[in-house]
Amino acid sequence: MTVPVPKAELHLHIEGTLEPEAALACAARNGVELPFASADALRAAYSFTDLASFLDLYYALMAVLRTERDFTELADAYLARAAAQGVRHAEIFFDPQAHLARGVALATVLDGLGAALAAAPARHGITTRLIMCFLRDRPAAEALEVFEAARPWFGTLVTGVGLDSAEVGNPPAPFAEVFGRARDAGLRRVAHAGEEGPPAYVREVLDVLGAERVDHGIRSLEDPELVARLVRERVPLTVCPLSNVRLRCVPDLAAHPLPRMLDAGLLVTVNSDDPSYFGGYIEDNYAALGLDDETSRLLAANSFRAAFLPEDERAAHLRAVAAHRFG
Ligand SMILES: Nc1ncnc2[nH]cnc12
Ligand SMILES: [Zn+2]
Repeated sequence: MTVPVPKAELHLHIEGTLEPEAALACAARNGVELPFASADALRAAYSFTDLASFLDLYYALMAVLRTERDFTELADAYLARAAAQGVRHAEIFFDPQAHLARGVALATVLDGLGAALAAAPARHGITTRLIMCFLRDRPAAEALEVFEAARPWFGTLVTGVGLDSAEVGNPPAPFAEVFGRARDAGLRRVAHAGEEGPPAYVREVLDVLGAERVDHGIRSLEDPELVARLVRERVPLTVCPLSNVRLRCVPDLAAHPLPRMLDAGLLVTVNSDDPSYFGGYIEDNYAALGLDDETSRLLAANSFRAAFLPEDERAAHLRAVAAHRFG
């Protein structure tokens, strides 16, 4: 059996790791009715035409997550799968507004996730960060409210903010205030842009939100000046190939822009986004691209270069990547 290269996962929505079997078990335990009789029936619904069609199911299925235990088990199951695929460090997104809107308290979500993350180094050999994402299709005032409510967890559990959900027609600029407060609070900043939306949104997350990484960013290639800037400024892009195909942002894997992004000199990483919905975890994304070993090594090294890690830990991970033997 080949040993997967050590790597960091930097673009992973914890709610997108909810496997059909786990969703049904959680629903039964919590007395939540789902319109799916079996895991296979649920899996059959995982056929998407675009980001919006995925988000509809993604938000609907969250209804099963109600207790601290649900969030702990969700995160622990992800960490176990990630460890088996070589992940040594994971920067995990969550969507607080999607839970608050269903009447699940922030403390339930954060204490639940926090328990799994605290146990992760000893249990799975994975260090973690937790990044709180704002929903760009909800009012910016709501993002400010949830930001303030989460302050007790800043620095200890929540160490970054992000921006996600339906991109087209929802430009980043209205979230300047909350990203400014995040910077002032010492939090790291990332944002989805250029997944379905135009290159202008990628510029906007850099210039207006002060984003330190761009999630997806694949449409940047349409704008050579933007590409030159991303290369010059070494802005990491967290690319998710299986997601891009499943959401029809690209027609198929053969047409995926990742090789062109690498050729352009971009600091690209490979990630799984919502692995339960898109047909694979991180190593499955590496494998789907049919990469040669040295390209896999480069992408793994990039994942640690782009991670929010202290320099000594980064250097240790990079040494492990350099020493890795592909079987
Ligand atoms: N791929 C994606 N794009 C935007 N928002 C998301 N939320 C979960 N997955 C997402
Ligand atoms: Zn995403």
